[in-house]
Amino acid sequence: MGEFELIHRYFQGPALEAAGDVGAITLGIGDDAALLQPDPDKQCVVSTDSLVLGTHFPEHYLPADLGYRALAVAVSDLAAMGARPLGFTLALTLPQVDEDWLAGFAQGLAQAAEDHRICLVGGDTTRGPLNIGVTVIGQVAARKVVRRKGAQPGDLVCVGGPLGDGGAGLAVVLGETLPEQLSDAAREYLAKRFWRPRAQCELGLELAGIASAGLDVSDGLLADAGHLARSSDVALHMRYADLPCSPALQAWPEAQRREWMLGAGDDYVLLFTLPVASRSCLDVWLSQGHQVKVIGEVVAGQGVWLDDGQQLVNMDSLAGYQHFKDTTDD
Ligand SMILES: Nc1ncnc2c1ncn2[C@@H]1O[C@H](COP(=O)(O)OP(=O)(O)OP(=O)(O)O)[C@@H](O)[C@H]1O
Ligand SMILES: Cc1ncc(C[n+]2csc(CCOP(=O)(O)O)c2C)c(N)n1
Ligand SMILES: [Mg+2]
Repeated sequence: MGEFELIHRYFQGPALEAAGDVGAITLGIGDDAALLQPDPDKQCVVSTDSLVLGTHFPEHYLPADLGYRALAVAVSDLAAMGARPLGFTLALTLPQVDEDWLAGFAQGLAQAAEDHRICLVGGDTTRGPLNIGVTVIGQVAARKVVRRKGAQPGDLVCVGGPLGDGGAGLAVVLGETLPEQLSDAAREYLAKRFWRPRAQCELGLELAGIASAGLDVSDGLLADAGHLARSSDVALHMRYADLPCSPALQAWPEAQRREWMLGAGDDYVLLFTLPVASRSCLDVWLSQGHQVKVIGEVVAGQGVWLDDGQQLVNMDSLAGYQHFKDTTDD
């Protein structure tokens, strides 16, 4: 099968091309580039993510899960900006044509496209070591965009869901030794949190125009809090006892839970700051089913600080996930 037949067979069709609001897609797959038309009062939001075997996902996987994860983690950056997803492109590099792999991958990708209401508008298919690149395009009103910059002293620091599931999920999908008391249901929940994370788009739309700053937790709570603190030129004080964790995570010892909640990443929940005047929004969002929780406050100063119940500790040296961290410059 050649490149064009492959594209036609697996990536063209309503499951991927009409998975979201097609109104904004003026021209999709088939020309030299796609055309997207945002609403008159909106700006385009663009973000790219790559997935590499061994770096972002383990060797043993189902192609459908990989397709789902590739799109969901990319869409998470649109959610973080308070944007509504419109379209995405897929840059796919494959070592060979494996029809079962492609059918599974396209099916998982289409499921993620449907769940996040986003249409495939184009891409690129090449031969080489497996690599998946997804570029997502969304729209947001300029005055409502949620940026890393904007947090003010006095604002509340909040998260949109449980922390640490990304780290525990990775342990599950890597086949590591698991605690005996971890139930089958909890193991399945964590594997699903890893392979099929749901980007918090609905919450992101609620935060638009209300949150003073925000981002998604991909590198780890402390690392991402550090990005927000630096961009906003403020300090974040967070209380360890207030960090939300899922019932599944409770099966691990406290030290392991703490490590994953603070630093593992792969959680894809939103971390945001909220002016105190908007505190009542939290009740509305909770009533809508969003698992929002206040975990600290923004204060004047710099850095990320954690109140462990006894003292306030500076956590800036805990870097979180960073590519090339262990390499030297030469
Ligand atoms: N090769 C690159 N060229 C230009 N800009 C880049 C490049 N790599 C990253 N960036 C930009 O650097 C900023 C930070 O990127 P980073 O990947 O850390 O953020 P992120 O996308 O939120 O994280 P994640 O990839 O974990 O979702 C973004 O604005 C991103 O577009
Ligand atoms: C096999 C395997 N080992 C480790 C990890 C953890 N991990 C890899 S990249 C990353 C940060 C986000 O990536 P990026 O910044 O590139 O978007 C994290 C938390 C994983 N997912 N799979
Ligand atoms: Mg991000």
